[in-house]
Amino acid sequence: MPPVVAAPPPPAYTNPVGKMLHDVRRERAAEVPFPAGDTRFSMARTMRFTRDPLGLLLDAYERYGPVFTLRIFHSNVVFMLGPEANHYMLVSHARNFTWRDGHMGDLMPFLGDGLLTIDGPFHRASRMAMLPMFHRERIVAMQELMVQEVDAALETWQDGQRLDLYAWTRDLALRIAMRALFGIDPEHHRGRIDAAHEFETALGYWSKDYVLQILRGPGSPWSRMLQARSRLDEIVYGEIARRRRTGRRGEDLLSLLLDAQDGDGVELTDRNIRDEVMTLLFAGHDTTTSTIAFLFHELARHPELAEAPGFDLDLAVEETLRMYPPAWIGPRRSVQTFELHGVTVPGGVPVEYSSWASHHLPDVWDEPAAFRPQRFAPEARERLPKGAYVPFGGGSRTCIGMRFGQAEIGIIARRILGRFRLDLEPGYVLRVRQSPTIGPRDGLPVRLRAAAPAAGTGSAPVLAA
Ligand code: HEM
Repeated sequence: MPPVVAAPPPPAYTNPVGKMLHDVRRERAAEVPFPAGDTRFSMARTMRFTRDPLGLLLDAYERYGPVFTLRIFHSNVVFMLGPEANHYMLVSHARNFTWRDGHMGDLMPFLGDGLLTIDGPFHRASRMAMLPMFHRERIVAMQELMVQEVDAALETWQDGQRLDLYAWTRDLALRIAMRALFGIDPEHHRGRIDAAHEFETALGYWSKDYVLQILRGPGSPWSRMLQARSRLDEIVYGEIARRRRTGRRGEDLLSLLLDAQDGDGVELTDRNIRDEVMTLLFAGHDTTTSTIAFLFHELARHPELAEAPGFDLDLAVEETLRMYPPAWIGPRRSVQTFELHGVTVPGGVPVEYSSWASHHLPDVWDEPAAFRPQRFAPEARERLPKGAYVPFGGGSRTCIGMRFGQAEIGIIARRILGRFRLDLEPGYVLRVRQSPTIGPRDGLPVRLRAAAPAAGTGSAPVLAA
């Protein structure tokens, strides 16, 4: 039985005003100066960080190099870009950075104390308890269910039809996550609670401007987030109670968590389990949904690619994750003062890496704005510097759902390309929203075109048994 540390960490600040004051106090306490950058308060810069973070980070990289400071709203944030910085934060010096204390902790009001917002022994024990669910053979076994769900969702598709691919995939990915990971059938709740819609509402809070996020009271984004959270809690706590009552278990993560005990027989509380379930449902559907939308956006802009006999969907997915890595920023707080690239960074301050910006550095990537799947052909891939490509993070906290996500994306894309091509609605211009993950701000309106299967899309399973 995997060890479980029963006591989660103490709560951190979630009230925005308290948190701001706390941030300011910590910033003043920094023992060494912040790295060079734009450190004066600027609402224009803060707004740009919400609307065009990629442009903002790339401009700063050009002016200051790979380690620099930007004041975002009230707080100085150190950004570290490029292969060495990614390797430093994710692998070689990962212990010098905490997640809960950085901006990842902002998600706590919704996610609670799940894998994304915890550190140290509690994180290690929780991750260990969940890892068996993500072993290769479990993912292989889940592929059948994924194919069933995708085929059922594709049944209504017809030549000439218009649809929002983003909304369609979001529904599908949430169904797959709920069934495959938790054995919850969303149909059971449909009519009363639309889980995909509730997630969209709850997560919408983090894509609002900073000033709107501070508002409280009826009708505010905060109160809408809380309402959506309580409807989702109804589903998750309901299922936990049902499983405890009936003793029913299955091959799913919920069963694994319900039965987990430490050496003294201590079990996880309902609250612990709810937080992990919510974290995985969030991380497990939002990221794959955006990847599918961005992939088909690029394929629609480059229609010749999917028609070429040597078309390789896996390379196209890798290139999509380079250009649009959904979890685009890795927010942390430094523990001790450190030095990288000859620049000193104080301990106790927000430090972030960004895969999105690192994947667009002109000195690392040839024509970074061009969609070129061949960059990931084996011989070209070998030439990439260590730490250059990090869509799933790295080190001991690499995305736990990586194989699950890759299998799901592969199956959805193959099933679609086996029968259709998707054309963008005329006049559609992609605008990217950035929080909490990147995705198409206005969805992805497409028109379906019946077509012969694209190369390499014949067989559904992505991982061989
Ligand atoms: C295209 C699909 C996905 C991408 C690009 C992606 C990306 C990432 C990245 C970059 C991180 C690390 C964040 C950081 O370093 O700050 C991460 C962590 C995580 N991801 Fe994913 N993810 C994907 C799919 C999934 C799926 C399907 C699940 C669950 C079923 C999942 C669950 C998680 C969890 C729980 C963590 C935190 C792991 C830990 O700290 O131990 N992800 N993901």
